[in-house]
Amino acid sequence: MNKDDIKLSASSVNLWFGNKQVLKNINVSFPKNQITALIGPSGCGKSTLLRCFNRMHDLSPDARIEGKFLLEQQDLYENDLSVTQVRSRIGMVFQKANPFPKSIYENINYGLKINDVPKEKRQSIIENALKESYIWEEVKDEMQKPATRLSGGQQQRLCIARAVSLRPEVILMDEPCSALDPLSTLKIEELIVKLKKDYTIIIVTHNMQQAQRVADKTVFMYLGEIIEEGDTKTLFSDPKNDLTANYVKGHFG
Ligand SMILES: Nc1ncnc2c1ncn2[C@@H]1O[C@H](COP(=O)(O)OP(=O)(O)OP(=O)(O)O)[C@@H](O)[C@H]1O
Repeated sequence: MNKDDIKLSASSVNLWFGNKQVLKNINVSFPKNQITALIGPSGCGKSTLLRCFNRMHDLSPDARIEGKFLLEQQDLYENDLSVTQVRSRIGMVFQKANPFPKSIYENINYGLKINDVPKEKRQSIIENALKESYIWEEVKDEMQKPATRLSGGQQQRLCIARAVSLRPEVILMDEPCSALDPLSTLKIEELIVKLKKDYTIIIVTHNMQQAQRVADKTVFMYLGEIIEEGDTKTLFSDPKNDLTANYVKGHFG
């Protein structure tokens, strides 16, 4: 891959929780404006790897990380770079939608406020983020309603709107549809595909169909290592490694 096409990368990464090594010599890069799926059986380290990119392990006293994480040329673990600076460029959406127990409006306004976005600019940013996340039509007349009263799928789209309102460059998604029904899942998938025009997206998923529907690139992990990676179609139709073949055919999980 041409260097200019790489948005995010990890090199020579090892990670331990206490004595247990959870990531082993990870070398991987994520292409700009593409969707990359991280797949692999439960416990193989997908979420742990994803979380490294926005420094979610900083507060885990038993986590020890070696290696380098780059956002283009920026070292994400550089001493004078704050977690807030990292997270303003790398947003995250979690497995379970986690709206604040506040109004729909305030869910997005809050992040803008603490990031010093001037008040007069916020209304249009909020509206655009909700439009971009395909939820505006459903909530525009009830912006003061508590976000927790929305359906699960709507809450997840609101959380995506909250992430995009801060204009990150990368969005990390940790099984964003696992708590949703098939229809809401399809809506989120449609949204993810639309968002790649403006963002680089990494998605952890257990759903093989989902990886094939949305991802340009797929990375297969097993027991803390990357076993195989490549173009999604090729990885699913012509895997090079027997472990990958058995996993994508559903022989274990
Ligand atoms: N904070 C932590 N402290 C100690 N061990 C942890 C911590 N977080 C994760 N682990 C362990 O690290 C290993 C990898 O977990 P991780 O959540 O990254 O796997 P995963 O591939 O995302 O799994 P799943 O698909 O089930 O979500 C597991 O054995 C898990 O128990």
